[in-house]
Amino acid sequence: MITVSGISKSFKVAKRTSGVKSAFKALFRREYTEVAALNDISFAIKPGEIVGYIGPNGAGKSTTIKVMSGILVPDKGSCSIMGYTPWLDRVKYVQNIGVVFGQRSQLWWDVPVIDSFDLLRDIYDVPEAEYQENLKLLTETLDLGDLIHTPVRQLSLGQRMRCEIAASLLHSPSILFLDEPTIGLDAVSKIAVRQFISRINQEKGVTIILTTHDMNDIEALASRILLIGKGTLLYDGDIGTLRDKYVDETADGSSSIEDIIVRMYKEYQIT
Ligand SMILES: Nc1ncnc2c1ncn2[C@@H]1O[C@H](COP(=O)(O)OP(=O)(O)OP(=O)(O)O)[C@@H](O)[C@H]1O
Repeated sequence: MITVSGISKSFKVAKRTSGVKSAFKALFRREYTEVAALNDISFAIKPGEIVGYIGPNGAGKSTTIKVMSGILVPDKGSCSIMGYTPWLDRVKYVQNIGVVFGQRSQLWWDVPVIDSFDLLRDIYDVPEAEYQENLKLLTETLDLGDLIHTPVRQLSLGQRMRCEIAASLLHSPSILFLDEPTIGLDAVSKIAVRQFISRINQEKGVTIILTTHDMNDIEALASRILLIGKGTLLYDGDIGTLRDKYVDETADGSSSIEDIIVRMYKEYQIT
């Protein structure tokens, strides 16, 4: 369903130096450095999988999600998702995916949530019956109630995140990219979001790629982990194998997933 082969991506960043003289010089001649965000990344994901995409800050997780969702064009490599190249066949491709960036909103800030939902229905050209059915189901399962009639700016973070997730699923996508969907949520909201993710995966067979720094998300949802560090894919496998490899014998074999990940980051020297 998803094949990513040898993807690399660098960003050109303007060098910033301090001092008036340097700032003046930069007006005429800018100097740039290259940041290698992704270096030869390859993996494949089967339909119905939930894959946890983890790694420390700046590792390249969001950049990968942006490439896979067609927002960024890589410098090298190929990506085939449901037969589409995301950045080439964008209009048709986005009908098949939902994307949630925990740090950004796809909802219109000043109007009631339902207005953004209606706009998304029009953008994705969702048939009215399908839209109403999805809206009802999402409102019930994400407990949206009156929230959909409230302007987004009046919602708490947890309430907004539930609305964001609903917004990403109104057009019945087969693949859902979730970039830190539980960031900043309280324990109750986190559990609600996790339960919902698990439910749409089991009941609707939605394939899910989840980036998170919360290892409890990973433990609750993902049977497979992709670990990225400094733009390079370092591990692709299940949590059980990681546990066996990184379990701390001195801690009576009961290391938490957080301890295991910290040990793994240390071994790969990516912290
Ligand atoms: N638009 C951009 N311009 C310049 N550099 C960028 C840009 N986007 C990302 N980068 C750089 O690419 C690298 C990977 O960033 P990315 O956002 O993919 O990391 P991440 O794993 O999602 O990190 P985090 O967990 O902190 O969100 C970082 O060094 C970052 O500074």
